Amino acid sequence: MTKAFSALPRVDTLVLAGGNSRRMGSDKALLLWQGIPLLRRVAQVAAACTERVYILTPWPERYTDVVDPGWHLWRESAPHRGPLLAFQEGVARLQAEAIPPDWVLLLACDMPCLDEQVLWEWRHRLGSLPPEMVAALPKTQRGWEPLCGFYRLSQMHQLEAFLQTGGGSFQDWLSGIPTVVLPLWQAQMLTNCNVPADLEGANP
Ligand SMILES: Nc1nc2c(ncn2[C@@H]2O[C@H](COP(=O)(O)OP(=O)(O)OP(=O)(O)O)[C@@H](O)[C@H]2O)c(=O)[nH]1
Ligand SMILES: [Mg+2]
Repeated sequence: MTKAFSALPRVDTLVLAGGNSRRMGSDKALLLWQGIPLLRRVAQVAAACTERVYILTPWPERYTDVVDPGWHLWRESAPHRGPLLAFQEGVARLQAEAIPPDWVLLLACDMPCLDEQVLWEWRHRLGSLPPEMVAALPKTQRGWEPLCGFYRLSQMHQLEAFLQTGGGSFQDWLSGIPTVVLPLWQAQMLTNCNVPADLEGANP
């Protein structure tokens, strides 16, 4: 797909790759899906529909062989804090970039069925959202899908405020902020691989 970004809000991707893969039993970022390491698969899709790709992980040296030269591997300041605090760190680092994005696409590293066309379609919706809208995410029966959606960088003081009051989960935070639901045509796209059987059953 041709990139035609100029008229759209700027979007960079943050991929979280610092989980323990406890249920999987080995680092799932490196597990092969259709011959491609999961982390690479996710970053490839992201690179096709956002300006820049950042991967946040406490162990970047593990992934140097699976990332493209144009992607950025960021070393996380502390391991094992969970996705919300990892996101907070990623947001702070994006805000400190020379050209911060308008929106962050936040992705887990274990989602092989991500659909570039869907992400692209979602991205096109961002420009018409009211300025107070903080996040744009798909929602399922399980609730918000926080690791497959968009967050407005200029509103991330609302994450700081939530964390300062002792909040700790994405679902709790999202229940208190303006978030728009993104349409999900195929729930399969959100498949994330937590145990070995998930990887075997994941089809595009
Ligand atoms: N950078 C970073 N990413 C994290 C952290 N905790 C979880 N993640 C990522 O968040 C996403 C969703 O996490 P899970 O699917 O629960 O993965 P996990 O924590 O490795 O799996 P389990 O150990 O089995 O719970 C994955 O992409 C993880 O790599 C963290 O502390 N730092
Ligand atoms: Mg998962």
